[in-house]
Amino acid sequence: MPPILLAVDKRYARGLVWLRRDLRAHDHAALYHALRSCQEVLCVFVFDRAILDALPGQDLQPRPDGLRSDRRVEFILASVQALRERLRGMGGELLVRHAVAQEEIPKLARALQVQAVFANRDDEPQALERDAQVLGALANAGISFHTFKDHCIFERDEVMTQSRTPYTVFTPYKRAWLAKVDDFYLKSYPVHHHAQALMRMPEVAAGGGELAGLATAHEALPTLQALGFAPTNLPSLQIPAGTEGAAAMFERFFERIDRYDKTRDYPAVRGPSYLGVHLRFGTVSIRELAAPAHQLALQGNSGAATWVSELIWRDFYLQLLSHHPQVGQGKSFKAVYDRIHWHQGKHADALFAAWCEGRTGYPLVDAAMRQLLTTGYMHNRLRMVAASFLCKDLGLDWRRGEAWFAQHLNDFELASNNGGWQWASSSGCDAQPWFRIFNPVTQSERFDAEGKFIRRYVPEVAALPDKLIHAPWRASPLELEAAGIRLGEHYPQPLVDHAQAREASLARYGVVRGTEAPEPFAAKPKGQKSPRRRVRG
Ligand SMILES: Cc1cc2nc3c(=O)[nH]c(=O)nc-3n(C[C@H](O)[C@H](O)[C@H](O)COP(=O)(O)OP(=O)(O)OC[C@H]3O[C@@H](n4cnc5c(N)ncnc54)[C@H](O)[C@@H]3O)c2cc1C
Repeated sequence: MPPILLAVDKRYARGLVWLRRDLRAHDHAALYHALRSCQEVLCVFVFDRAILDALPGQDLQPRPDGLRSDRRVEFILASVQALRERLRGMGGELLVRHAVAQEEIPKLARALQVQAVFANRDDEPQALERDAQVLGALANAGISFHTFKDHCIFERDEVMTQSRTPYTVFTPYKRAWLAKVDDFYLKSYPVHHHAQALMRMPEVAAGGGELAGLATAHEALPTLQALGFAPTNLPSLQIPAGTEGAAAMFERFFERIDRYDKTRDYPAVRGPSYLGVHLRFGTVSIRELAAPAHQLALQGNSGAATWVSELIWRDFYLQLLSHHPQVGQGKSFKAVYDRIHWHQGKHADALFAAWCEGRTGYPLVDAAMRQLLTTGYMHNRLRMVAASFLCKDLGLDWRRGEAWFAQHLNDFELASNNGGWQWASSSGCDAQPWFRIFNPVTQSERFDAEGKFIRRYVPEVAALPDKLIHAPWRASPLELEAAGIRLGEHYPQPLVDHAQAREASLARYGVVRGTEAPEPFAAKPKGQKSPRRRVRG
């Protein structure tokens, strides 16, 4: 439970709210608590050089102007702009800085003469390290640092097994989550009731020395170019930024939520919410999504129940990362999987490049990878298929794929991305069994039967009939000619033969497990329970 600060106890004259991945002015834990405990509250957002300068950009080739493209930076900038307007409308101010956050926040806190800094918690290992340094620097200056749970329903130790250990299996975690959740955890923080404590830029900022520059620095937002980034195609994608964008998207999704369980696996259908990027940057509050969905689920709406389940997966992976931070630093959850010998060298690099660019010769995989490159989004079903293809068909280290997704996904979230990759590569907790290998053709026939999604992203094969579009190499020369395709010229030959790749993968994983590959495929390996046939997403 977050610490509750008494309304009457305005124990600080002035406080600073440091916004990070929570770009909204409503239902915001840190802002709410700051407003209740300070007579005056200022807000700040830092475009953190420690993060931005390390971003590789999303361009396949370096740009001649030296800038990088990254849809997320553009999304954040637009959301920060909207947030600043919103806070000003409420009588407040949002200072915006471009600096190294762990240096800037203590400096700013001193310059603004605040007694406390408030922020929402971020349990990613690098964020924890940064916050520990900020805490130390603030403490040296006699300034308090308060952090709050905000971006999940349950964090850290809040949902534990009866023996007070963290859950590592989803289903019992979900059961415990659902048993614990109630109105208290789902209700919004009523920021607006206390908004009178928001303040504009104080006089003090006009001073010299450490205060110099602050008076003007709050006037203009940095441009995308000043941050080192070039404009992307974000405005042409249907991902409106800011809290208004999030609210509009949620409203549209809520109209179709009762079909979510039936539509969410089909990439050509508008099934999912596409809200991941808003959850990532906090332009929507998890409570404002979970509360109405949970309410519907309690009334027996199976679409809403399935969607709530997905939000629980998010909490599951967040708590997992907080208990096992090594998974976010390149380690398999099950250590034995770190002994797998993945392909390496030039050929492996060429396979990886083909996967990244959507040139594997498997149309569904290629459509998925091109969707990621052109929009920054990839459908959940396709994330599973593409990830499985990388490690189990191409025999490449899942960490390479994890890094590629981290670079390109608008909704990149360390906990969920790592969880998803470790699930697909079988190295994670409660993962896909090592001997279960997605067949990319069967997946395609099942989830994009008419090839609608494939045709959207792989126009080279669009003229093939539905039954052949999933595996163009099965078409006869005449059928290929009729579709205007020469394999190897207009569209690649498949990089690998799935049946052979599957055998190789079983052997690769079998070595790790000290056991022979199970034969036949579905048979139970010696001493192991029958695999559960669980399709998740
Ligand atoms: C290899 C792989 C990598 C992934 N990387 C990420 C990532 O970086 N960031 C991310 O948010 N999700 C990730 N996911 C989970 C999931 O694919 C996305 O959350 C989902 O596709 C986002 O689309 P949406 O917002 O339309 O989701 P919806 O289907 O509308 O779901 C709503 C929200 O629930 C959460 N959610 C849904 N499925 C999952 C899941 N399996 N695990 C955790 N949370 C989930 C997300 O916050 C999502 O926005 C990954 C999955 C895999 C298999």
